[in-house]
Amino acid sequence: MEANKKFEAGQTLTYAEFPNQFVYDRESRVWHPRKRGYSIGRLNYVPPGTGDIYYMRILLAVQRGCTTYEYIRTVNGIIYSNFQDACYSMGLLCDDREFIAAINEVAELASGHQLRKLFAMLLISNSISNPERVWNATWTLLADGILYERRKALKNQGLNMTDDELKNLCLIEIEKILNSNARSLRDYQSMPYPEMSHVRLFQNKLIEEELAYDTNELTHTNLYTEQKMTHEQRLVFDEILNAITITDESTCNIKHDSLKAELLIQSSLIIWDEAPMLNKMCFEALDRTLRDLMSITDQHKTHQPFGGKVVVLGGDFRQILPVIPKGSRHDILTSAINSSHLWSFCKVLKLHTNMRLLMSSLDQDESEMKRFANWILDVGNGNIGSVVGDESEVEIPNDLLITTPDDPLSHLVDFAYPNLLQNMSDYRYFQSRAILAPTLESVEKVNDFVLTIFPGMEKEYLSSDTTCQADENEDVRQEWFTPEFLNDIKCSGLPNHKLTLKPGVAVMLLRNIDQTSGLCNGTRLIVNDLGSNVIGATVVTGRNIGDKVYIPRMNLIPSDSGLPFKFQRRQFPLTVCFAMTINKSQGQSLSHVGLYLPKSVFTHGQLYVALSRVKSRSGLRVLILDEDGNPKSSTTNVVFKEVFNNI
Ligand SMILES: Nc1ncnc2c1ncn2[C@@H]1O[C@H](COP(=O)(O)OP(=O)(O)OP(=O)(O)O)[C@@H](O)[C@H]1O
Repeated sequence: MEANKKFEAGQTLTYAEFPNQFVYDRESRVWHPRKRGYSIGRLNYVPPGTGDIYYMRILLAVQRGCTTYEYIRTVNGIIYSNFQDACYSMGLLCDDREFIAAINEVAELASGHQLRKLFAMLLISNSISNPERVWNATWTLLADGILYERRKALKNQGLNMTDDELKNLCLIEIEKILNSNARSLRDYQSMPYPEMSHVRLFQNKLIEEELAYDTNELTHTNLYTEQKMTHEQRLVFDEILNAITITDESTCNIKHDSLKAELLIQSSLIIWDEAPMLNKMCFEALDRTLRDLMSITDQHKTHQPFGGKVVVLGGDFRQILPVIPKGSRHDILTSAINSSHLWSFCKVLKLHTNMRLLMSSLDQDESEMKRFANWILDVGNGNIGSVVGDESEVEIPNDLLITTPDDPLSHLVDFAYPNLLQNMSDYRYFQSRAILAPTLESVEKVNDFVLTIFPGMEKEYLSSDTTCQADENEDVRQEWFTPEFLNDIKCSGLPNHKLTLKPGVAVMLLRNIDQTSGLCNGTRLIVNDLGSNVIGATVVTGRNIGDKVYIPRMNLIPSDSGLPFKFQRRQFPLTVCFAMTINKSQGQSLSHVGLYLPKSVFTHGQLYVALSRVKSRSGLRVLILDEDGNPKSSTTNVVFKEVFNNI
């Protein structure tokens, strides 16, 4: 701390970084700027439960240029009276207080309905350790608007309610939101369950929603899309419809103890898109579940694949196959759906026309479009380039390339997001544009780059990372997991420890948080409010475009971090998404795609998926870099051809 007062260089360093640039002179017992050599700083392990020293250690890992103990506990100009409070204000602790604060923060901006959704989101993500305490502290806010709605519904402006009545109605509203996400207040032991007797009894909300068709609108859409169907699409459509036989049982209200089971039992058709991307075990699990469930209604169904349901598996085997961490080609191929014992029951129906290109080519040269579509197919089939094993080197046509040697990444960004600053307030602008890259590292590089050119004040959100006590592995010791170690963990589907945002930036949800409100893994949003405990954002993709939502921090446990222990990160389930991984883009149709390849793709189908997201050739640009960072014109394509053998 004394050296930080004396030397300017120390003011940008954390406690652990300090020995990188300073050396300790034992004789004079002072630190001097380092002239040569390198040393790694390390903070000793301090177990939680040691009190203030534990919190001070957490702060020392992030606070820079500390000159006094007081400085260590100063955050955003506020001097906290103890290290624990300073940690909490930086988001470095997991504590239910932040959820109470989040609900209070949103109460200033949003309706009671939005607050109840926020509370349900927190319950669904299992982020609150004591839900009842949060409920007791916030129920008056959560019940906002309920009395008003009730007075309106009963046409009685003089209506009054006791606190218990209000609480009951508020809990019923929360229960409805939970039910539509296949959850219930009964799943949270400490939470009170509402008295339902005097309100219309709940049906299964999942089934209600599935059956809540707007018949007029559907008839209209159906007529319109049926007319537009190609001959091939019509054959597939008829085949599927003819396979569905609706029986009496399928409409019976079969009692079972779970809402999802009931929905499955009653459904006639299950459509599972992007099927080749999932591990065959997912389908085998569904098969077993359906056989088991359907045998309740008919014993014979236990012997039928998927319990006799019609299951449509959509997908393209040229696209990305299951992701098996550190898996070999053999592991990937044997985990694909066409290696499953269920595959022999499947009937393959093929569609050959690239409708994505065809539909927007009406005002373009048709032969040019067909040439482009065939080139993409050749990439997908692994039929072009100099093939060596699974890999080939594919030459990208010149007009699709970014070749400018000077700052090529900014040219790619300009192509995908032209006039970004003028368009940033138009959320439709972000809907069908993306930069795609093969790895998280390259995606992060592009996002950081775009964030720096984006105007506005940055706000940094730090996560609180802990190991999961319940999953302790005897072979690993707690003291290995210093906060810095946990903070450094980066893995797919998990937000980083440090999330930097600005108002107006495009972000993507990394979790399903409320599927009925269209808040799913992959939904894109534009950030509006950067609060202390919540982030307000507008939905820009999916069926809830334009909706304003409030997102709290959540406890996120990566299912596959590749680490021999489980850990939990409490962070906003968001990532900046001007750029996204190619894997994440599968299934999307985009008008402008910038493909960034500082390193080549590494697995089957990635190049094909990236090239086939566009609606027109003119909507695609590719930037391939050599080892020295200079643009080049060819790149690696990976195709595991055996996957096509039995389709
Ligand atoms: N018959 C049709 N008439 C008009 N547009 C169509 C027709 N069929 C498909 N499209 C359009 O083509 C685009 C691609 O369709 P869709 O996303 O269903 O393809 P997909 O096979 O799932 O693609 P992928 O798996 O590569 O993501 C969409 O914009 C869709 O609206």
